[in-house]
Amino acid sequence: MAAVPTLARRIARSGVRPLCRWPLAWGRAARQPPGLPLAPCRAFSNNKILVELDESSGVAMMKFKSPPVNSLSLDFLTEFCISLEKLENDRACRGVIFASAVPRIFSSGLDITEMSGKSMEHYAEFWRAVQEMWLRLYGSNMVTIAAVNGSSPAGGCLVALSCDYRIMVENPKFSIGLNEAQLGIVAPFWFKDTFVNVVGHRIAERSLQLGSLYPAPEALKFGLVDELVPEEKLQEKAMAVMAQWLALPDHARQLTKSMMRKAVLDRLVAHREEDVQNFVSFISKESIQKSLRMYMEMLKKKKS
Ligand SMILES: CCCCCCCCC/C=C/C(=O)SCCNC(=O)CCNC(=O)[C@H](O)C(C)(C)COP(=O)(O)OP(=O)(O)OC[C@H]1O[C@@H](n2cnc3c(N)ncnc32)[C@H](O)[C@@H]1OP(=O)(O)O
Repeated sequence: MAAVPTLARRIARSGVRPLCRWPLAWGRAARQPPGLPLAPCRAFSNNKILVELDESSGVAMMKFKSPPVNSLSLDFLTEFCISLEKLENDRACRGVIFASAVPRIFSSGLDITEMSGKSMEHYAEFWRAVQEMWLRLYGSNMVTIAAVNGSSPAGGCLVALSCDYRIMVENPKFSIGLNEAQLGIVAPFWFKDTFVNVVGHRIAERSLQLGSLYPAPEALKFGLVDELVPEEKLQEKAMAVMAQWLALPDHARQLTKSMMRKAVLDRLVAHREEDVQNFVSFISKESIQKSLRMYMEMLKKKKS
């Protein structure tokens, strides 16, 4: 197989704009005593992701801005990993809230066009980036909260499941779940493990086999999300939950998180290359390619 660019090389090439000082855009006014100078807020953005770090609280907001549906393309995944790594290495940052800047969609999951009609090398590179995103997010030392302000199927649901806490907008039109089976594909073992760790084996087994997508109120009932709030309260609620989690000493929380997640993370790390090869041989099968093409056509027809 031809050499593929490593994530490090992609990061070097990506041209993330340098850190710059920005006026604060969210959440501070209520906490800042009048008359005091604002503590610095640092922001950085690349094409598909916007990050603002409020140094006074140690909380960053990461917003997905890849219209029309925030699909997790190779570029998106690369930018996501770069942004998360920057925050992870920044001592001023202790927690991250993930939300979408695209109305009604949190993320539509893996970009299907990256898995269809491409070379084996491309599939391998794409899958390594998906693995990387999950390893970094699920294994993050920071407190991670998903503020799910729209629909979140498949890989979008994985992003939310990989966080420490999920708050979703109470709109029943927004749905969430691992619907891979509906596309004729299979969620890999580490998607499944992450799902089981949130909702338990029985619900995960049934939901994965049926490829179920759940409207927000149903998702709440079995703990796929932790809370529902009206859209206008989402940010405030996410900040309040974050403050609660950050009230604990970092080291105790981090060691506990690592204890709970280590076995699942280690399993992928130990079988990473095998998982890439499984993905490549599965996704390049003509029958699977046909299912994906049909699914994309179905999405287009739904519009007309
Ligand atoms: C052994 C181990 C083996 C391992 C085996 C392999 C494991 C793989 C695991 C896979 C994980 C995944 O995440 S697979 C991805 C699953 N994702 C989904 O099923 C979501 C599909 N999308 C939707 O349901 C909807 O688009 C939704 C997100 C709700 C938004 O609906 P809307 O009406 O607002 O918008 P639409 O008109 O549908 O979409 C707008 C445009 O975006 C496109 N689009 C939508 N979702 C897209 C997507 N995920 N990737 C690319 N493009 C997408 C549509 O085709 C449209 O394109 P134009 O017509 O050109 O404008």
